[in-house]
Amino acid sequence: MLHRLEVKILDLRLGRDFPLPAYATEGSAGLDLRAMLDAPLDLAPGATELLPTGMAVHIAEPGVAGMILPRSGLGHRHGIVLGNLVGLIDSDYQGPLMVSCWNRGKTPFRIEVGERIAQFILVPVLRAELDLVESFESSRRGDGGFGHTGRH
Ligand SMILES: O=c1ccn([C@H]2C[C@H](O)[C@@H](COP(=O)(O)OP(=O)(O)OP(=O)(O)O)O2)c(=O)[nH]1
Ligand SMILES: [Mg+2]
Repeated sequence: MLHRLEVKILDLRLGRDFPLPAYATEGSAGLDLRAMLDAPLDLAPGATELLPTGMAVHIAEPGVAGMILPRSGLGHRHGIVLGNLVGLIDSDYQGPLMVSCWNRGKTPFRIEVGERIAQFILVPVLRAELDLVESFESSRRGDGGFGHTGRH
């Protein structure tokens, strides 16, 4: 399903020297985000840097959120994931879209200018209206959690 998304280009190289975020295939869920750096960045093992994507988005619809997720190849092969594990983009956020990039690996990793570093997805959101109650109608699970049902 397509959803209109307002995008503001903040870095003029985006769309000129580097392709705009686009879906790689017709079935892709994520738009790849580029690291719009001034120069290549060597990310030391354990280091985290906040990288600009060169753009801002305004989702506008409270029933929709954006999420920034790692790219699986970078995460699995190179240990390049997100400093916040997952980025949540509020529908009313209008600032620059940033990627917190964490090298959780054991070797330095060079991020090239314009490299596709993470991906952005849109997800539906249900916002809660808190309904304060004294007790819950009991369920089969009750308050059992954190491994309560066993491992196998
Ligand atoms: O990876 C991310 C995560 C967040 N954001 C932006 C969009 C989001 O709407 C805003 C706030 O994020 P969040 O609510 O996760 O952070 P917070 O620490 O709670 O900040 P705030 O007090 O501004 O809500 O920062 C990004 O650009 N990239
Ligand atoms: Mg917040």
